[in-house]
Amino acid sequence: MWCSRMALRRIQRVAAVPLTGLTSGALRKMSTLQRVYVTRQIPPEGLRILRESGRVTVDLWDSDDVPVPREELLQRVKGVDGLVCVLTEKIDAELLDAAGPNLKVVSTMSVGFDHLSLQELKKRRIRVGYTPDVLTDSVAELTVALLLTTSRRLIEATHEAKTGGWGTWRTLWLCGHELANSTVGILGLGRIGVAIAERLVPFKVKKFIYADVAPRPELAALIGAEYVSFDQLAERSDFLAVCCALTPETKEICNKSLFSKMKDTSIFINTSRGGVVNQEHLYEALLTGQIAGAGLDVTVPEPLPTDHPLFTLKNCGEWTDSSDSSPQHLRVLSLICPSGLVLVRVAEQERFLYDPWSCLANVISFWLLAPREDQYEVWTWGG
Ligand SMILES: O=C(O)[C@H](O)CO
Repeated sequence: MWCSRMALRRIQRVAAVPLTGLTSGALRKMSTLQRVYVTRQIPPEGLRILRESGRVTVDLWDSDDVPVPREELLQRVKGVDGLVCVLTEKIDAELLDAAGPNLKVVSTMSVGFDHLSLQELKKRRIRVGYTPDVLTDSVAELTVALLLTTSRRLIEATHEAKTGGWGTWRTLWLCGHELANSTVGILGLGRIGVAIAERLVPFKVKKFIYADVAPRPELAALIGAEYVSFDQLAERSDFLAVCCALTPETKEICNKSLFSKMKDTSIFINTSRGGVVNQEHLYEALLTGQIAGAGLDVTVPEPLPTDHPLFTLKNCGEWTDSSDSSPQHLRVLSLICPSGLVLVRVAEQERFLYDPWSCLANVISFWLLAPREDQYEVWTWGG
């Protein structure tokens, strides 16, 4: 995901604070310019602010394609006053020791800060800047995109179309699950979770539920979400979006225990950090059909090796079970009868969304038992 200009401005501000915040007396006393190391080729307007401040010298790892190697980083940070980093750099005790006592501020151009050892930074009284908020819309959009891609099996369908797998129209082939009337669960309700839910409302989601370390009533009220236990979240969600930060408490919180409680029709989406998921357990859950599919924006490591087992699954990004229901198809069933082709549209029957066979049985029983006309619409065609 890309940081916006706003993110850049914010990080520039944060990085500049300890420098510009000095009194003029203190500045006069400075015998040398403060040194800042930037670990990635950040957009030029950010660098310009630092360079044109006249107060710092900037040393830059001048690449966006290759992260600065650890050994190089440990050398480069020696004696710096400020460090601008991104999420590929682990800012831990080793690095802070290598930097030494001059280091006063670390700014990371990221929303997540799990790569920073906050305890070590606090111990050394080093100020920290990060860029919350700036990716909220992007991540929410991406989550919805992943959710629809996975539940609607778009990648698998594209593959089939390209490789000749699309033989003929089949009743339930590549059918997905729809958001309408579903329960969407959010693990970790914050700005991003709310933004996701706001975007899903027009899809007619029936219920939003969330689990977190504690209820978040103000945020929950914005989307009418119900606070539930972690277990209930697993059991009730048709779609489960993981939005929590990676902390020691959330590390691999999505594991066998969670997946085993989820419905076999449910879709798992992770746009937070790969570390919140036990990938082996996820792989098993997908392989065995314990859950229907997973859409992953984040993994451990990133990128995943191309021969990683998750890439062998069709339902990671899409799913394989072609016996699942498609509400669009099931709402309009075709029955051949002597008088021609009859289309029967069953009136609002939410239950049908998830159970194709009861839907079929009900349509037939409607037909045979001549139910009230307001329960269905009939078009006859032919003689
Ligand atoms: O933490 C962040 O800023 C994002 O994950 C970057 O992609």
